[in-house]
Amino acid sequence: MTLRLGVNIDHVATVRNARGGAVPDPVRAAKVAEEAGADGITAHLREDRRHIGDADIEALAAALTVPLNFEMAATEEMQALALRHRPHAVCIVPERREERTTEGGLEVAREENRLAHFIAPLREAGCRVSIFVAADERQVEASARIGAEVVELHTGAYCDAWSEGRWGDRDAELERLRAMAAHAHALGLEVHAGHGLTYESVPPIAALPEVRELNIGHFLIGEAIFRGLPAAIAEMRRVMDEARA
Ligand SMILES: CC(=O)[C@@H](O)[C@H](O)COP(=O)(O)O
Ligand SMILES: NCC(=O)COP(=O)(O)O
Repeated sequence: MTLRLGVNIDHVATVRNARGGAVPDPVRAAKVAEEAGADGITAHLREDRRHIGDADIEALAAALTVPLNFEMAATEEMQALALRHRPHAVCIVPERREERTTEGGLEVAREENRLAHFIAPLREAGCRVSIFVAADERQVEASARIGAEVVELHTGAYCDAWSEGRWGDRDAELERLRAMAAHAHALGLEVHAGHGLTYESVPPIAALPEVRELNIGHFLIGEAIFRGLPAAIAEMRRVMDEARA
């Protein structure tokens, strides 16, 4: 089964916002990514608007020919925006204002009732609902129970262990991801993965047979500084395909 690559363009907006102007434009980056072979575009409209802004989501929804995966917190404000734009997919993520990045997966098990009601109108509006979770059986099973179609497994702990050379932790995290990808698939969920992936860390994740999509952003936007965005994406595609073969 083919593995899709979703390119997250949030950090093009981070650079733009450093000066408060209009460049670099995340929509232009998204169009370049489309041409370079991205199967989808991911954008996370944070509540504090630290990178992507409301106008970016509006422009992306109008400009893209590949599916938009709209990442958002489970708030009324975000739900209203998703219902206005009706992106192909909505990925519900946890958010804490003071965090540097998305530090963990969503707490689904303790909030099943609220989240089931929260995602119902999104599903009715035709959005594919995904839940960003840690590789944790309780959270994966709760995601299935609330009616999500997809879980995206948070690969941050695995990638951190890799980049810090903690090989035992890396292998343990990979084992957790492997087991949870299989478990989620057996429950009927489509399995995605992402956060912090690089050319080095992606092959074992791309090789997990149940994983259908990877969402990758920060590393690709950084790598684009050195080799250009199309080449950075093409290399990720190559590494993923090689691991999958
Ligand atoms: C949910 C996720 O993994 C991405 O959307 C990522 O969080 C975006 O980057 P920041 O966490 O740096 O906002
Ligand atoms: N959901 C994960 C994502 O969109 C990309 O995360 P990162 O590669 O920017 O860490």
